[in-house]
Amino acid sequence: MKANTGVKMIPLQGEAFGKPMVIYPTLLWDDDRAVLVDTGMPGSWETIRQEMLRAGIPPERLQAIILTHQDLDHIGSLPEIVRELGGQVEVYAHELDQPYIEGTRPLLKTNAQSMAPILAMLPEKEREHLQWLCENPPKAMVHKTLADTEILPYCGGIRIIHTPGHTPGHISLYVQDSKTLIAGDAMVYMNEALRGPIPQTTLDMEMAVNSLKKFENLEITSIICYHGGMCQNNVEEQLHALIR
Ligand SMILES: Nc1ccn([C@@H]2O[C@H](COP(=O)(O)O)[C@@H](O)[C@H]2O)c(=O)n1
Repeated sequence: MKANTGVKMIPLQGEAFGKPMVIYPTLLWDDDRAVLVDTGMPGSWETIRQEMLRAGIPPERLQAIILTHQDLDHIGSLPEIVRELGGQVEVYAHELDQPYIEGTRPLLKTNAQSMAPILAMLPEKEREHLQWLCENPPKAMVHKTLADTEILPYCGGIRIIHTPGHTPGHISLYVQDSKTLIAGDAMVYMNEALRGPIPQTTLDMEMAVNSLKKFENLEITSIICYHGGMCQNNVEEQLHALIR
Protein backbone atom coordinates (compact mmCIF):
# COMPACT_ATOMS: atom_id res chain seq x y z
CA MET A 1 0.00 0.00 0.00
CA LYS A 2 1.25 3.49 -0.88
CA ALA A 3 2.07 5.69 2.11
CA ASN A 4 0.41 9.08 2.57
CA THR A 5 3.21 11.52 2.01
CA GLY A 6 3.32 15.25 2.62
CA VAL A 7 5.51 18.30 2.07
CA LYS A 8 5.23 21.54 4.05
CA MET A 9 7.47 24.55 4.18
CA ILE A 10 8.12 25.97 7.65
CA PRO A 11 8.58 29.74 7.29
CA LEU A 12 10.96 31.16 9.89
CA GLN A 13 11.02 34.94 10.23
CA GLY A 14 13.75 36.83 11.99
CA GLU A 15 16.87 38.91 11.82
CA ALA A 16 20.03 37.36 10.42
CA PHE A 17 23.36 38.90 9.40
CA GLY A 18 21.97 42.39 10.12
CA LYS A 19 18.86 42.05 7.93
CA PRO A 20 15.28 40.81 8.32
CA MET A 21 15.05 37.40 6.68
CA VAL A 22 12.43 34.71 6.03
CA ILE A 23 13.84 31.26 5.44
CA TYR A 24 12.11 28.01 4.60
CA PRO A 25 13.14 24.68 6.10
CA THR A 26 10.90 21.88 4.76
CA LEU A 27 9.04 19.15 6.60
CA LEU A 28 8.39 15.86 4.77
CA TRP A 29 6.38 12.97 6.12
CA ASP A 30 4.87 9.59 5.37
CA ASP A 31 2.54 7.37 7.41
CA ASP A 32 4.93 6.92 10.31
CA ARG A 33 8.02 9.06 9.84
CA ALA A 34 8.91 12.72 9.39
CA VAL A 35 12.02 14.31 7.93
CA LEU A 36 13.20 17.90 8.42
CA VAL A 37 15.30 19.53 5.70
CA ASP A 38 17.48 22.25 7.30
CA THR A 39 16.97 23.73 10.76
CA GLY A 40 17.01 27.55 10.57
CA MET A 41 19.04 29.96 12.69
CA PRO A 42 19.89 29.07 16.31
CA GLY A 43 16.77 29.22 18.50
CA SER A 44 14.28 28.09 15.83
CA TRP A 45 13.33 24.67 17.23
CA GLU A 46 10.32 25.88 19.24
CA THR A 47 8.78 27.48 16.11
CA ILE A 48 9.51 24.38 14.03
CA ARG A 49 7.95 22.17 16.68
CA GLN A 50 4.80 24.33 16.82
CA GLU A 51 4.52 24.21 13.01
CA MET A 52 4.87 20.42 13.10
CA LEU A 53 2.04 20.20 15.62
CA ARG A 54 -0.12 22.51 13.48
CA ALA A 55 0.47 20.16 10.54
CA GLY A 56 -0.62 17.21 12.71
CA ILE A 57 2.88 15.71 12.83
CA PRO A 58 4.06 15.03 16.40
CA PRO A 59 7.74 15.99 16.85
CA GLU A 60 8.36 12.45 18.18
CA ARG A 61 7.85 11.28 14.60
CA LEU A 62 10.93 13.15 13.41
CA GLN A 63 13.46 10.49 12.43
CA ALA A 64 15.83 12.32 10.11
CA ILE A 65 17.33 15.75 9.56
CA ILE A 66 18.86 16.37 6.16
CA LEU A 67 21.17 19.38 5.93
CA THR A 68 21.51 20.87 2.47
CA HIS A 69 24.81 22.45 3.58
CA GLN A 70 26.88 23.92 6.39
CA ASP A 71 25.70 27.57 6.48
CA LEU A 72 24.61 28.98 9.85
CA ASP A 73 21.01 29.62 8.77
CA HIS A 74 20.71 25.93 7.81
CA ILE A 75 22.46 24.21 10.74
CA GLY A 76 21.62 26.77 13.44
CA SER A 77 19.04 24.80 15.43
CA LEU A 78 20.54 21.37 14.85
CA PRO A 79 22.15 21.06 18.33
CA GLU A 80 18.92 21.99 20.15
CA ILE A 81 16.85 19.48 18.13
CA VAL A 82 19.38 16.69 18.66
CA ARG A 83 19.58 17.57 22.36
CA GLU A 84 15.82 17.24 22.74
CA LEU A 85 15.08 14.28 20.47
CA GLY A 86 18.37 12.50 21.10
CA GLY A 87 18.98 9.12 19.55
CA GLN A 88 15.74 8.99 17.53
CA VAL A 89 17.10 11.39 14.89
CA GLU A 90 19.63 10.53 12.19
CA VAL A 91 21.50 13.52 10.78
CA TYR A 92 22.45 13.43 7.08
CA ALA A 93 24.72 15.70 5.01
CA HIS A 94 27.21 15.47 2.17
CA GLU A 95 30.69 14.34 3.24
CA LEU A 96 32.33 17.54 1.94
CA ASP A 97 30.35 19.65 4.44
CA GLN A 98 30.45 17.09 7.29
CA PRO A 99 33.61 18.36 9.08
CA TYR A 100 32.23 21.91 9.22
CA ILE A 101 28.89 20.75 10.63
CA GLU A 102 30.67 18.58 13.19
CA GLY A 103 32.95 21.48 14.18
CA THR A 104 36.27 19.88 13.28
CA ARG A 105 36.81 22.69 10.74
CA PRO A 106 35.65 26.34 11.05
CA LEU A 107 32.54 27.16 9.00
CA LEU A 108 33.61 28.40 5.57
CA LYS A 109 31.47 31.57 5.71
CA THR A 110 30.30 32.18 9.26
CA ASN A 111 33.70 32.83 10.80
CA ALA A 112 35.02 36.05 12.31
CA GLN A 113 37.32 36.78 9.34
CA SER A 114 34.75 36.32 6.56
CA MET A 115 32.04 38.07 8.54
CA ALA A 116 34.25 41.07 9.48
CA PRO A 117 32.59 43.53 7.03
CA ILE A 118 29.11 42.62 8.29
CA LEU A 119 30.19 42.62 11.94
CA ALA A 120 31.62 46.13 11.53
CA MET A 121 28.24 47.47 10.36
CA LEU A 122 26.11 45.98 13.13
CA PRO A 123 24.95 47.75 16.30
CA GLU A 124 26.90 46.63 19.38
CA LYS A 125 24.42 44.07 20.75
CA GLU A 126 23.89 42.30 17.40
CA ARG A 127 27.63 42.46 16.67
CA GLU A 128 28.44 40.77 19.98
CA HIS A 129 25.86 38.08 19.31
CA LEU A 130 27.08 37.32 15.77
CA GLN A 131 30.72 37.46 16.93
CA TRP A 132 29.85 34.93 19.63
CA LEU A 133 28.19 32.67 17.03
CA CYS A 134 31.26 32.91 14.81
CA GLU A 135 33.42 31.82 17.73
CA ASN A 136 30.93 29.21 19.01
CA PRO A 137 29.16 27.88 15.91
CA PRO A 138 26.44 25.26 16.28
CA LYS A 139 27.79 21.76 15.78
CA ALA A 140 26.48 18.21 15.92
CA MET A 141 27.40 14.81 14.63
CA VAL A 142 26.49 13.77 11.09
CA HIS A 143 25.46 10.11 11.32
CA LYS A 144 25.34 9.35 7.60
CA THR A 145 26.91 11.06 4.61
CA LEU A 146 25.00 11.36 1.36
CA ALA A 147 26.21 10.88 -2.19
CA ASP A 148 24.92 12.13 -5.53
CA THR A 149 22.04 10.01 -7.01
CA GLU A 150 21.44 8.15 -3.74
CA ILE A 151 17.76 7.65 -2.86
CA LEU A 152 16.80 7.84 0.81
CA PRO A 153 13.88 5.54 1.62
CA TYR A 154 11.75 8.16 3.40
CA CYS A 155 8.47 9.71 2.26
CA GLY A 156 8.22 7.82 -1.03
CA GLY A 157 11.91 8.29 -1.87
CA ILE A 158 14.14 11.35 -1.63
CA ARG A 159 16.79 11.58 -4.34
CA ILE A 160 20.05 13.32 -3.42
CA ILE A 161 21.53 15.69 -5.99
CA HIS A 162 25.02 16.99 -5.23
CA THR A 163 24.95 20.64 -6.31
CA PRO A 164 28.32 22.11 -5.24
CA GLY A 165 29.15 25.79 -5.57
CA HIS A 166 27.29 27.58 -2.76
CA THR A 167 29.44 25.32 -0.56
CA PRO A 168 31.47 22.26 -1.62
CA GLY A 169 28.99 19.82 -0.07
CA HIS A 170 25.76 21.58 -1.04
CA ILE A 171 22.97 19.12 -1.92
CA SER A 172 19.48 19.54 -3.36
CA LEU A 173 16.70 16.99 -2.85
CA TYR A 174 14.10 15.62 -5.24
CA VAL A 175 10.99 14.32 -3.48
CA GLN A 176 9.75 11.67 -5.89
CA ASP A 177 6.07 11.36 -4.83
CA SER A 178 5.20 15.04 -5.19
CA LYS A 179 7.86 15.89 -7.82
CA THR A 180 9.14 18.63 -5.51
CA LEU A 181 12.69 19.93 -5.84
CA ILE A 182 14.12 21.25 -2.57
CA ALA A 183 16.85 23.48 -3.96
CA GLY A 184 18.45 24.75 -0.73
CA ASP A 185 20.54 27.75 -1.80
CA ALA A 186 21.25 26.48 -5.33
CA MET A 187 18.56 28.92 -6.51
CA VAL A 188 16.43 31.66 -4.95
CA TYR A 189 12.83 32.75 -5.60
CA MET A 190 12.32 36.53 -5.70
CA ASN A 191 9.36 38.59 -6.96
CA GLU A 192 7.76 35.45 -8.42
CA ALA A 193 10.86 34.69 -10.46
CA LEU A 194 13.27 31.81 -10.07
CA ARG A 195 16.88 33.01 -10.00
CA GLY A 196 20.25 31.33 -9.95
CA PRO A 197 22.68 31.28 -7.02
CA ILE A 198 23.39 34.57 -5.19
CA PRO A 199 26.97 35.71 -5.93
CA GLN A 200 27.48 37.43 -2.52
CA THR A 201 27.16 34.17 -0.56
CA THR A 202 28.21 31.58 -3.17
CA LEU A 203 31.78 30.34 -2.81
CA ASP A 204 32.22 29.17 -6.41
CA MET A 205 29.75 30.77 -8.83
CA GLU A 206 30.91 28.88 -11.91
CA MET A 207 30.47 25.57 -10.15
CA ALA A 208 27.10 26.62 -8.69
CA VAL A 209 25.72 27.63 -12.10
CA ASN A 210 27.06 24.41 -13.61
CA SER A 211 25.32 22.40 -10.86
CA LEU A 212 21.92 23.59 -12.15
CA LYS A 213 22.37 21.26 -15.14
CA LYS A 214 21.70 18.38 -12.79
CA PHE A 215 18.04 19.48 -12.58
CA GLU A 216 17.61 19.37 -16.35
CA ASN A 217 15.93 15.99 -16.77
CA LEU A 218 13.75 16.00 -13.68
CA GLU A 219 9.97 16.22 -13.90
CA ILE A 220 9.26 19.02 -11.43
CA THR A 221 5.97 20.55 -10.28
CA SER A 222 7.29 22.70 -7.39
CA ILE A 223 10.64 24.11 -6.34
CA ILE A 224 11.27 25.12 -2.74
CA CYS A 225 14.04 27.69 -2.40
CA TYR A 226 15.36 28.30 1.13
CA HIS A 227 15.32 31.99 0.33
CA GLY A 228 11.99 32.90 -1.25
CA GLY A 229 9.92 29.78 -0.72
CA MET A 230 7.83 27.82 -3.21
CA CYS A 231 7.87 28.40 -6.96
CA GLN A 232 4.99 26.77 -8.86
CA ASN A 233 4.61 29.09 -11.85
CA ASN A 234 6.09 27.89 -15.16
CA VAL A 235 8.57 25.87 -13.15
CA GLU A 236 10.27 23.95 -15.93
CA GLU A 237 10.42 26.95 -18.31
CA GLN A 238 11.96 29.14 -15.60
CA LEU A 239 14.42 26.44 -14.65
CA HIS A 240 15.52 25.75 -18.21
CA ALA A 241 16.14 29.48 -18.73
CA LEU A 242 18.69 29.36 -15.90
CA ILE A 243 20.52 26.30 -17.18
CA ARG A 244 23.47 27.17 -19.43
N1 LIG B 1 24.88 39.33 3.76
C1 LIG B 1 25.38 38.12 4.08
C2 LIG B 1 24.54 37.07 4.41
C3 LIG B 1 25.12 35.88 4.75
N2 LIG B 1 26.45 35.73 4.73
C4 LIG B 1 27.09 34.43 5.03
O1 LIG B 1 26.77 33.53 3.99
C5 LIG B 1 26.13 32.38 4.50
C6 LIG B 1 25.05 31.98 3.57
O2 LIG B 1 23.99 32.86 3.63
P1 LIG B 1 22.66 32.57 2.85
O3 LIG B 1 21.81 33.77 3.16
O4 LIG B 1 23.00 32.43 1.40
O5 LIG B 1 22.07 31.30 3.39
C7 LIG B 1 25.65 32.74 5.90
O6 LIG B 1 25.66 31.63 6.77
C8 LIG B 1 26.64 33.79 6.32
O7 LIG B 1 27.73 33.19 6.93
C9 LIG B 1 27.26 36.74 4.37
O8 LIG B 1 28.48 36.57 4.34
N3 LIG B 1 26.71 37.94 4.04
